[in-house]
Amino acid sequence: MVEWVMAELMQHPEAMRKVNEELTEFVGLDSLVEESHLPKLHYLDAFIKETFRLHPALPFLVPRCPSQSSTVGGYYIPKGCMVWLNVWVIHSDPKIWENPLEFQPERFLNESSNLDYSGNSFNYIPVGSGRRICAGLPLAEKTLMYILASLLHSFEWKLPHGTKLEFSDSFGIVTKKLNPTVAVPTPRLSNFELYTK
Ligand code: HEM
Repeated sequence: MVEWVMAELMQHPEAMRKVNEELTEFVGLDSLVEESHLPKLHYLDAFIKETFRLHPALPFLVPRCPSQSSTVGGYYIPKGCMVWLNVWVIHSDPKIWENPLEFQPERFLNESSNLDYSGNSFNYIPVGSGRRICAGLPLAEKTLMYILASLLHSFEWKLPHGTKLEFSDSFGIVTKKLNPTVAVPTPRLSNFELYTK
């Protein structure tokens, strides 16, 4: 996920500028990111959520196998069959999302959207929902924010001269980038000693 978020940020320089601004405001350039800063980084949080919308880590979640036959939404689902949920299709459904294929972190800043990782809204389920929701969610959410905030706060990231980003993914249970993202860091903190802590 870190790689997808970094790639999308470099693809959207205005969003990168907003993330940097937020980090400068709430962390400052003469200290390092700490856990207490994370709840203040609303734009970065929205950007990560939008990345999860368009690049869900497990686009079919973990398959379900019902212990009883039932009918859901008019479809008969026999006991013992394997059910795959296509999260990518839900996350890019034009009946749910306005301009679904456009990358717009702002949709997660809108207070009325109220979308989080809890799985309570079936419109947005990047880490699943219900009893089998990702068991590592609290750890994953904080770690992801912390790693990204630290990388983006300490360095400015640019593509190597003359290269272009591309967003193909490889087939598998987990969506990985087909070609790795290569980025060049430049220090952005005021005091070089911070990099040795
Ligand atoms: C960014 C990081 C992560 C993402 C995107 C992610 C995503 C997911 C997803 C989509 C599922 C399937 C949920 C479902 O089918 O409803 C899942 C299940 C699971 N995840 Fe994660 N996960 C992450 C990190 C972690 C971490 C750090 C741990 C453990 C420390 C963890 C432990 C698990 C376990 C045990 C399950 C199976 C839960 C069950 O079937 O009851 N995950 N995860």
